Amino acid sequence: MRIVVALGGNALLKRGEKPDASTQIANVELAAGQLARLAEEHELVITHGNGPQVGVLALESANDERLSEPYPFDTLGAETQGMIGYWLLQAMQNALPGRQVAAMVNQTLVDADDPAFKDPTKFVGEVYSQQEAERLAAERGWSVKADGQYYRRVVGSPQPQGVVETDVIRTLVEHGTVVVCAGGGGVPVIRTEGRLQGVEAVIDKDLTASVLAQALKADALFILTDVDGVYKDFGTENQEQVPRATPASLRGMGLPAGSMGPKVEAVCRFVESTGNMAAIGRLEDAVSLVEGTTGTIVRPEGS
Ligand SMILES: Nc1ncnc2c1ncn2[C@@H]1O[C@H](COP(=O)(O)OP(=O)(O)O)[C@@H](O)[C@H]1O
Ligand SMILES: NC(=O)OP(=O)(O)O
Repeated sequence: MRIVVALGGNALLKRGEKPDASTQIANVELAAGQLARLAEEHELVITHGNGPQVGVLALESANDERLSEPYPFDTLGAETQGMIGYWLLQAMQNALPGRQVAAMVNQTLVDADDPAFKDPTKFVGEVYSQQEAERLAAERGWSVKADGQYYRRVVGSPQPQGVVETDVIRTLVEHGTVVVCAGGGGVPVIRTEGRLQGVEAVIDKDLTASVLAQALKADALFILTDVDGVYKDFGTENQEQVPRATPASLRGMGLPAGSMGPKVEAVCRFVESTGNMAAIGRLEDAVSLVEGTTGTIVRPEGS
């Protein structure tokens, strides 16, 4: 099978952990152990999140008095692809001796008129109290929004339309290379009169993974996170894991933007467009998702 996986931010940095490189490298090594088991049997493309990491780099850049302006988010996104891509590259090479592994910086096309530029929703960086967030917003011109009981910086998150380097990724996968790509949803770019140009945004990595999986004609899209699937009545004493779903049944659940919402939308788009299966589940269950014995398995109506 050809499988595209989207590795959740929680796999790189668990809630409450400091974003030290050593912590993230240790987490990436654990993730690589699971992903290597998938890669032993299947063609594998790995995408990953960058929300916490791009926030750290944005803060560093904003605090650097030598700069006349902070680095823009397309450049910061590319920095996170290099950093996390390096960690994953090394961990996968160590876990799969003899197998070719590549990590790529790459770009995702978005529409310059996407309304998301005017209504930022993508959480980046750490959490703040409301007072601290409002101070930072006033001082630095940030947009901030409530994330649960805390506040976080938000940036625009336009819809991914296509990964610019899809043909390169396909060639590598067809030759048996495990490819780490489209990190942080890909560096957001627009094409104007044939020329690519970066834009200030952070794309949702689950939605980009879906676009890429469709373009690569993947047999499956796996969204790997820290919960063992989608839950009905999540967070209540009646919560119940959904083992099997169709795009229509998932869409009917009205899941929250910013966490489970984009994951569900990503799998629905993939299943509707390809007729193939998708799954949302825990990283630790990656191998059993193939058999459909764990996670929420999503298939077209009637299959
Ligand atoms: N209905 C739901 N079922 C399962 N998880 C949910 C649901 N609604 C919200 N969540 C939350 O979504 C989280 C996963 O989303 P997110 O934190 O964005 O993942 P990641 O960083 O791994 O991409 C879970 O840890 C859980 O707290
Ligand atoms: N870019 C992105 O979706 O990152 P997270 O998954 O870390 O939020």
